[in-house]
Amino acid sequence: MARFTPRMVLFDLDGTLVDSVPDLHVAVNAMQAELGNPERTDADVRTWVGNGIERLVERALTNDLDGTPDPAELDRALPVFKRHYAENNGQHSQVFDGVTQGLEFVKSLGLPMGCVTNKAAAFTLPLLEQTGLRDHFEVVISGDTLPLKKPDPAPLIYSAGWFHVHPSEALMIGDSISDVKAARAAGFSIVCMSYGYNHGRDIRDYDPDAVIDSMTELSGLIAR
Ligand SMILES: O=C(O)COP(=O)(O)O
Ligand SMILES: [Mg+2]
Repeated sequence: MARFTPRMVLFDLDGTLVDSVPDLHVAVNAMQAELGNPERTDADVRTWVGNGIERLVERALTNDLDGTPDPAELDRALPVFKRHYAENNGQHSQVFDGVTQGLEFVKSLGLPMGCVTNKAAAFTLPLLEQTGLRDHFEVVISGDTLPLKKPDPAPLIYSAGWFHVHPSEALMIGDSISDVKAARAAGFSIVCMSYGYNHGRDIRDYDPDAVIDSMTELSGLIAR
C-alpha cells in the first residue's frame, strides 16, 4: 500500500528537480575571477547551495559553509555573481533522471503541484522554462517571493493555502535540511532525494519520512 495519500505535492528545485551546480559553479568562478579571488571547486559549491543566492555568495567569498564576509565585499560581489549567473543559468544544468516520470505520475493522479525554492525569482522562472518543467507547476514560490524562505514554513503554508489544502494533507519533496525543517514546521509530510545537496551531510541523518534514489519511485509511494 502506498505510504502517502496527499492532496497536493510541492517540489524543491536545486538538488531535487535540477542539478544546477554546474551553472552555479561557473558563475561562482566567473565572479571570483572578476574580483581577483581564487577559484572554488565544484564539490565545495555543491555543499553551499540551498539557502539562496546571497548565502551562496557569502560562502564562496569566504570558502566556508558558515562564513560571513565583510559587508562591503558582499555588496560588491552580489551584482557580479548575479550577472554571471543570469548568463549561465540553465546552460549546464540537467534535470535529474526520473524527474519527468515522477512529475507525470503525480499529474496522472490529478494532484496539484507547486515548486518551492530558495533560488531568487529572477533565476527560478528562466531555469524552469529552460528545463521544460515550468508547466507542471500551478504555483512557484521563490526565495524572495515572501519575506521568509525555507527552513521557515511560510512558503509551504502559503502554497497549501493557495491550493485550499490542509498542511496535514500536503507532501513536500526536497533534498536538504531546509526542506525537512520547513515541512516539519508547516505540518507537511516530507520525502527526500538521496542524490541532492545537503551541505555534505546524508539527508537520512535528518529523518525525513522517506528517502528515495529516483522520482520513478514515487509511483510506489503516493496514491490518491
Ligand atoms: O539555494 C538556492 O538558491 C536554491 O535552493 P533550493 O532550490 O534547493 O531551495
Ligand atoms: Mg534543494
